[in-house]
Amino acid sequence: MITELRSPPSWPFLGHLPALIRGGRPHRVLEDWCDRYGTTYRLRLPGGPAVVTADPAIVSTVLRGRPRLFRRDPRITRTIEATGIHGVFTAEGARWHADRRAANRLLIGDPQPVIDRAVDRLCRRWRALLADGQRVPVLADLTRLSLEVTVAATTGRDIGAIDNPDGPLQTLVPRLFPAIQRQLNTPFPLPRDRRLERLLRTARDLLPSDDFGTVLTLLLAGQDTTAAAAGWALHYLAGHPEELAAVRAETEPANYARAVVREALRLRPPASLTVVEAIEETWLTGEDGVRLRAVPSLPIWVLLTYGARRFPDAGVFQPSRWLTDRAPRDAVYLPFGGGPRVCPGRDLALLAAVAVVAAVTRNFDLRSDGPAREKVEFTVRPSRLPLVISAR
Ligand code: HEM
Repeated sequence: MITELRSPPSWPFLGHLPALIRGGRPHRVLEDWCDRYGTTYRLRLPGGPAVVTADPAIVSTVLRGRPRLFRRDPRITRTIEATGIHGVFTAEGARWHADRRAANRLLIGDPQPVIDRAVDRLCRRWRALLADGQRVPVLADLTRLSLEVTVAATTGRDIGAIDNPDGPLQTLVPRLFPAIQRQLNTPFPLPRDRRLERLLRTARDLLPSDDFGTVLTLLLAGQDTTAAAAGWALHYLAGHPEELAAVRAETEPANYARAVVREALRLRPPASLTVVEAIEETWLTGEDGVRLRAVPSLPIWVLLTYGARRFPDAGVFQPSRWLTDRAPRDAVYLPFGGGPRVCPGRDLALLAAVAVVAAVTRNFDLRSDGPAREKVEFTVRPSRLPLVISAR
């Protein structure tokens, strides 16, 4: 029974909401509570109760049971669709099957040529900025690189986002997630964002396609996440000269650069949580014997990457761990999710982030300039990436 689950101390009326939004890092709070209250526990929120789980057996049952037995939390779906985006991320049932096939079709080609072109443009732009005595806006440029790559890989169009920061798609996509997050943080409907609606109309004209919703979803889902993965990887390398040297020392294939990206994803997963509910009553059994009655309108917050804490020397940046097979067996570590709704862009994201790491470390020196911070805007990304790039 849900009432038998443990629950962290909470406030009257607002329940756990203040603890979750204070500090702006709810995923870390949820993981800390797993350490203290067990891998399946209960939350009290203004909209009603919710269950949080990182139990490997429950996580696996839920992820494998989508979309047949579990659907995305309707509140999240409604909020995203209210901005005008109807795509594979919010689809369920038969529509999900059709949208997912469309997404897979769009991602079928070999993205390496467009990745190489984009990474080449990035390096040329950074060299020009440095020659001009300017500071490199690392995160903003990685974000535009991810957008440029995803648009080119999925539609064949070259929007030149790296060299043209003010294009309509470059302006639109970064505004969408903050708008969705603002709405998710408030229990009442916010006024319509007319500027966002205008930008969406422009995007529709720019990307004419029967699958517009799915194309836009891919751009949204791919942009911040891939930029964050590449950005954190560079950030960790800046603080670990011996790892930087190991990346530089390797010749093709870029195995070490790939291990660096995977390790950055372990320490700073851009998407560590998915929220679902059962379509009809389903019993879930955890590895520790917890029995949970999942019913419609009970949100289940599935922690995808809690297992990152169970690796040996979990807090240490240690890319070489990915070159051996030392992942602990009980680790739920799914930075790209799992089951039928696993991230369809995972190969593209990894290829792009690895290409960035290999080229940037070859061409530039990296220096860390203070602590980095995370912020949550639907995905988790660096709010500040204090990385100083200089010519080599
Ligand atoms: C490092 C980069 C990325 C990370 C960490 C990431 C992570 C994830 C995760 C955890 C999910 C599953 C969410 C759930 O279970 O509901 C997901 C779904 C999804 N991702 Fe990614 N992603 C990344 C890059 C990309 C890229 C580049 C694209 C597109 C080109 C993309 C498109 C999608 C889509 C469309 C879904 C929804 C799939 C569905 O519901 O069937 N992602 N991603």
